[in-house]
Parts: sequence; structure tokens; C-alpha cells
Amino acid sequence: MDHEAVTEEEDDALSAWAQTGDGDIEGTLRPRKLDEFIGQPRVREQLELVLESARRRGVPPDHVLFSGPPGLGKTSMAMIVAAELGAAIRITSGPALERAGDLAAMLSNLAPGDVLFIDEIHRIARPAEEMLYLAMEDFRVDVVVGKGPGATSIPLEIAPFTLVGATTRSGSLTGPLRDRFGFTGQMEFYTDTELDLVVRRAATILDIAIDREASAEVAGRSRGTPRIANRLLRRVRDYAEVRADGKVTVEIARAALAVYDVDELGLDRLDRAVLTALTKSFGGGPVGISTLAVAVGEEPTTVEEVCEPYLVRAGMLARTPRGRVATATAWEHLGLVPPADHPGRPDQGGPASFEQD
Ligand SMILES: Nc1ncnc2c1ncn2[C@@H]1O[C@H](COP(=O)(O)OP(=O)(O)OP(=O)(O)O)[C@@H](O)[C@H]1O
Ligand SMILES: [Mg+2]
Repeated sequence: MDHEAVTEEEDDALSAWAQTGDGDIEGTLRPRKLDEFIGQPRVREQLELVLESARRRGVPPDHVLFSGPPGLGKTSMAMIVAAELGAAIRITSGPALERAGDLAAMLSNLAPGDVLFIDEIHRIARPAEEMLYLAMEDFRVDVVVGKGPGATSIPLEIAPFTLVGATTRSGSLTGPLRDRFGFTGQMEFYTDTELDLVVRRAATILDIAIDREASAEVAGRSRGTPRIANRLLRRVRDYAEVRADGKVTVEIARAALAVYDVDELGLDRLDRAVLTALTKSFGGGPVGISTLAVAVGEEPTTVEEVCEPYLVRAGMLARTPRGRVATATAWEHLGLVPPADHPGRPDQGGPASFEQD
């Protein structure tokens, strides 16, 4: 019986993966245990303490939130939390929880100690969010029976569980929700050295022959992001197989990355489109995010969540109270000269004088 339950759990997890569009490759490359996880030393140490202490006390750990830009390992970490606890994981996402009833059904089906993973938790609808408050705090849901003035709410006890949330926008989480997480793991961009390890690990798993110089080249162009590192490795492998003998050398890597429009800093087409619009169309800014997004034909959230964090970290774009501004580095990277009075010029104070949020 127990055994069957586990099999069902795994089935659920598999179908949920299929829905995320991650494909099998990401599944194969996903680190399974904490000590297999490369990088994020701070988050790993903090999480290790949270999990180990809960294990010793024999209780489910506090609710955990992972936040940070796409592809840095939030989903992987959520799976690891369950694996490290030897717990079953139930997977859903904010947008899927449109009706509070859907969440109520999930919550009341949890077994003691289960992990409930809610991806994109910032997109959860209000009624479901309010239900979650009570569930997280008191392991209880209030089921409303009937409608109108005659409606009554029946409190229903649920099993103690651990909620793991993931978000690319911790800023848009409401205060009450954020406060109910006992631990927030803030995922940071990876260093080139860490990404080099990611690339070599993936190359081993996928049986790709890549030399040291080539793996460093791929790592250096991965925008601090393991998902991108793994993707570029696969594209470089394709090139090596089709145009050469399958071995990835640094020359092969460079030629392949040129084909895929990845520049020396790892900026892709959209990153460059944003910088180009910012400099050429808006004179370097400041310009509002929605205006900038329209100029590159993208959703503001995509520009804000996918492009911006890395451009900010690479020192090419600054967020100011009046809008986005190109820094001197950005102008230089595009081979352009900023106008004389532009604040991005070093002699006008440079990027350091901008407020960054
Ligand atoms: N520390 C790591 N070591 C090795 N590979 C990693 C690591 N972190 C992430 N990856 C790889 O990157 C892929 C993306 O990671 P993951 O899905 O966990 O990111 P995410 O933060 O959930 O992204 P999103 O915000 O888009 O959901 C994984 O499938 C895995 O292959
Ligand atoms: Mg994810």
C-alpha cells in the first residue's frame, strides 16, 4: 500500500514536469541532492541547517521560499528539499490555483510531512492566497458551504506539511504571504567558475567530449545561469557533431555561439535589443519599463524578470526612480559613444551615482 502510494507520487511529479515544458533533458541534468548542487553556498548552508534541525526534531521544517531570476535552480532546490526529507512532493503553480477550491482539494489530500511545491507563487489568486495563510500557520482550511447570507464556513484540519514556494518576483508577494515563510533562499547569479563545473557535470552526464578551455568559454557566456549553460552546451555539441568530429574545442564553441547570436558577454538577441533600444531610440534613458518593452516587442514582465536582472548585474543597465538608464559600459559594449550630457558618461558621475533597487 505504502509502496503504491510512492509510485503514484512519482507519476504525479512526472506529469507535472511535462507541463512545465522543461523537457527530459532538464530533468536529467537537475541536481538531486544538496551536495550535488553546484553554487549558491549561502542558500545551501542555510537550507541544510533548516532541514537538519527539522529532521532531528522529527517535525516538518518551516515553509521555504526560493526567489531569484529564471534558471538559477529554484525548482531544483524545491525537489531537493523533498528528497532530503525523504518526503513526497506535490507540485502545482500559482496560475493553476485560480479557484480556492482547487487549493483546498490539494491541501486536504496532503499526508503528514508532505512537501507542497507552488511554483510562480506570486501569481496565486487572492482567495487561494488567503486560504494559504491559514493552512501555513494553523494547518487548517476553512471550507465555505452554501452561498450568500446562509453560507457557513467549516474548519477542516489538514496534515502538517511544508510549503515550498518559488518566485521570480519576491517583490510582488504580499507582506502576509512573505511573512509566513520561515526561510527565504535568495538565489544569486553563478560565478564563471561555478558555471564551468555545471557545464562539465552536464557534459559528463550527456557524454559530450569538451575540453577545459571550451567549457570555460561556454560558462563565461551563460549569463550567470545554469539553465543557459546547459542549453549552450547542447547547441555547441550539435555544432561539433554536424560540422566537426563531435569534440568540443574552444574554436568550435566560439563558432557555434556565433551562430546562435550569443555575444562575448553572453548577451542574447533580446538583451541586445533592449540595450540597443535604450541607447539608440531613447538616448540612453531614463525610460519607463513599459515603453522599453513595447520598443522591443516584449511583455514588460519578460524584460523586467528575464533580461533586466542580468543587465543590472553586468553593470549595463541601471534602474533609477525616473526609469531605466544605459550605463557607459552598455554604450561601450554596443560600440557607441554616449551623448555629451548623458548621465551614463563616466565624467557625468557614471553608473555609481544611480540608485539601484
Ligand atoms: N546548481 C546547479 N547545478 C547544476 N545544474 C543546475 C543547477 N541549478 C540549475 N541547474 C540546471 O538548470 C536547470 C534549471 O533549473 P531550475 O528549473 O531549477 O531553475 P528555476 O530557478 O526553477 O527556473 P524558473 O524560474 O525558470 O522556473 C535545471 O534543469 C538544471 O539542469
Ligand atoms: Mg522553476
